[in-house]
Amino acid sequence: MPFLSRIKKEFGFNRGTNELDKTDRGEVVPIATNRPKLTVDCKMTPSSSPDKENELNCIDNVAYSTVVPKKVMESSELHAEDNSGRGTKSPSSARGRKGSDMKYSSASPPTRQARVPSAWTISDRCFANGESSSASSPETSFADSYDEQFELYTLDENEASPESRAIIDEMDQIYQSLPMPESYLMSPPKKLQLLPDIVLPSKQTSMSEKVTVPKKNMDSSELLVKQGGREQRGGLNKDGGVESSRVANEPFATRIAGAKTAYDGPRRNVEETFGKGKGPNMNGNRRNSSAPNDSRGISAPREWDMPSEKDTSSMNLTPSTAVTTKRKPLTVQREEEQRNQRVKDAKSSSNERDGRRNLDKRTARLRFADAFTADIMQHRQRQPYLNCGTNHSDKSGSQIQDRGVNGVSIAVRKRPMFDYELDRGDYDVVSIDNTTEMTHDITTVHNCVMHADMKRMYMKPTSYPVTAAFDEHCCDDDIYRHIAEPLVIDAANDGVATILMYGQTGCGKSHTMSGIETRASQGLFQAIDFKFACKPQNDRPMITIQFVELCGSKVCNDLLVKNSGEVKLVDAEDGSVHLLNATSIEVKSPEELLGQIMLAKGRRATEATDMNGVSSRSHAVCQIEIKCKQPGSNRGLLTLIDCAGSERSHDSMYHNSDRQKESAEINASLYSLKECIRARANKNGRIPFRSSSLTRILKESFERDGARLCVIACVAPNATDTEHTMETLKTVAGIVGVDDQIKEEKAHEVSSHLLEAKPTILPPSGWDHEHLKKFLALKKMERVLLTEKHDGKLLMKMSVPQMRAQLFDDRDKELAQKLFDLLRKENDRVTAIQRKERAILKKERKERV
Ligand SMILES: Nc1ncnc2c1ncn2[C@@H]1O[C@H](COP(=O)(O)OP(=O)(O)OP(=O)(O)O)[C@@H](O)[C@H]1O
Repeated sequence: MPFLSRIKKEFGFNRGTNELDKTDRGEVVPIATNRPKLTVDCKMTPSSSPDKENELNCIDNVAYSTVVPKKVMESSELHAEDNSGRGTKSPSSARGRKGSDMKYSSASPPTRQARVPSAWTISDRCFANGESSSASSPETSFADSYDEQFELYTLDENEASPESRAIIDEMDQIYQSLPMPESYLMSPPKKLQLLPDIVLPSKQTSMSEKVTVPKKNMDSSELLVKQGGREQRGGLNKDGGVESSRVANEPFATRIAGAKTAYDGPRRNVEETFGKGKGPNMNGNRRNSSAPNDSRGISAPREWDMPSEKDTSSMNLTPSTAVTTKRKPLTVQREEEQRNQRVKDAKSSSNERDGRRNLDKRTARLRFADAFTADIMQHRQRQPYLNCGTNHSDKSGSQIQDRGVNGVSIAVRKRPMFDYELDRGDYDVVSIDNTTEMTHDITTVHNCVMHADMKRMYMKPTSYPVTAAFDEHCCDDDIYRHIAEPLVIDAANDGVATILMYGQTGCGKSHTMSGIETRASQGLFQAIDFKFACKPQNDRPMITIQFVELCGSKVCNDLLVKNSGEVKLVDAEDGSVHLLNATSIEVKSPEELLGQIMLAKGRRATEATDMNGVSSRSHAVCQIEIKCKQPGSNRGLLTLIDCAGSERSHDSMYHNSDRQKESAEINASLYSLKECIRARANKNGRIPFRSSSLTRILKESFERDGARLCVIACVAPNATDTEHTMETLKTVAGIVGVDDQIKEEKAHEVSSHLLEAKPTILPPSGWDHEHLKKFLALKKMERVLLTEKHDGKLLMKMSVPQMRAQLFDDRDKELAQKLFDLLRKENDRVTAIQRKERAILKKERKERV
């Protein structure tokens, strides 16, 4: 049998023989075994002698040739995938001795220069490259010259003939006798680096489990041992999988274990494995030599082709290769995971019938919305004046402010539900009762909670007392008339008045403040006009405005003038705190005042958050000073503060670190504000106003006698924000020291049969006698003569003359007409609400189905 055919049969060549044939040089037969650690590079001398002799020649030459462990053979191995038709060459030429014969033999171990490629490291390769530069043309990169040296072929060890085994054994012996290259031993970096944990996105690497590169620097063997006790040398076999170059107890592994090869980060590892800038293109294919190269014609790993999904499905990457995937920051990964989980939870809600899935409470609230809303409706049915929309229309403004404690009052404004909230199945869990004749109003939050079994539900209503509460039907006029107007009049009369918006982001602080600003501009000038109506024009006070924003804990920016310098807070001699460098503009008309306010607000720092597209990320402080010209008179001061929205950890969960820091600072300043107002309201000694810039600015408001301060807490009604609403209400109740009056009602079970509960608010025709009596008392219709038989249904059937005759002893026509109208109006209101609720329920049910 001809020699080449014999080799082919013996060593199981499945390719490459063509190249051998083609080259017809008859000099190099590269042979690899499927013990991938051994790559035998044979050199044969052309001979016409019998096959046996040829084979012996081959063995002889192999003995002089090289054993190439997988580590240094990856790239060349990959080249084997490329049937480019290039011939194989002697490994010796890789070291710049192209065409020369072997320089060392088993009898004489190689010198440093004659080191076998099996022991080559990066530096050896570079060394070889350097050497080769003298012999090869400068254009010939190391990569190219090296790649051309080897073609690898696999041989099944079990199929190998005794001769083949002899070759392998001999190669092993040669291999073991070779010295460890100095450069290899010296390879650990002098300086150890801490590495970040690397979690590989499974999509890109198709690894079944995450590979985490420990932060600690490890030597490579340590790292490899960690990965299942086998040495993983980071190479890709022709199938794209990782080839284990040698089991741990094999000679090379022993050497590696001894060598202190530091694992200097995945990139370094890749570079050490394949040569700087060299590496597989992840498809297991030979790198295209025309690929972009660095100065030595070697492309950096980041330039390697990324595997297609199909290719990666069978790929098992080690950390060294996996590093080539671009890693997202951990915060971003976490964000994505949490978001995906929430989306998944929401989506799966319709699929899971038994409800035994662990859900976060917000998701659970939406999922069991029908049952919860039915329960809340029942509650409201028992107390028909909740959210009824009177909003103190029967009271004068000062009546509400007089309820305050030591000049501090707390108002709550509930905003309406937004369409997008209704669309996602959210519902109203805040009930306002502002009809009582008590010194405070009640805001009830219906906390919808799941039992631990995630099947049963319970409701835990909590009631918060506040100076005044306004439901979703209130308008800006109501707020101004009852809350702001008395304070504006106070300021016009040389008092110090402060209105402060507080609450969760996106709950309507800026909206409410805008309404107040518009009306206050008018109101202030009206009050001054009124005060100085009979006085000479020259006596009129000078009205100036300053508008600054407080960002974070220290920064204070002027908003009236663009790009003016930073504003400093300085203590003035009279004890007040002045805004140094802040522009002060005199205004002479309400329009001018409002114009300046609008201008300044336009320059305020806002940012889009999950809760609000234009969330204010600073406290806006507008100070309107009323300076009287008469000597000895106090200055009047109206301060309008729109605080930045407070955020709970959930809201800031998706923020970057800057935003989280900013949120923390906002919350800290709001906390110190609360402490100061609380101290002012309770008159309990020192007011810690120095704890933040916000409280420093408000020093006069805290300390001046007769100063009045009103905190308007804005709350969102939706179930998703229950915790935040409760937190806001608890805080404001604490400010005026009524937090001990917060009433947590006993929790009660919510049964699913409530799903079919009737709409809650009853029209007058459904009222019983008691209900009717309460209504008439509320509307101040005490003169109506009611007997036990009178109920809503009966009254709704009466005409005005009948009412005159039956319900009023003096047959008062006006009152009878008023009662008639009131009942019709209430009927219209309730039917409108019922219609709306029915539409919402219908929509929600439809969506759930
Ligand atoms: N009572 C209300 N009636 C109608 N719309 C309202 C009401 N309150 C708030 N909104 C709307 O809600 C959105 C958010 O309100 P706003 O910007 O006032 O919230 P915010 O509390 O100031 O938020 P942030 O603290 O993030 O600045 C706005 O589009 C606003 O018009």
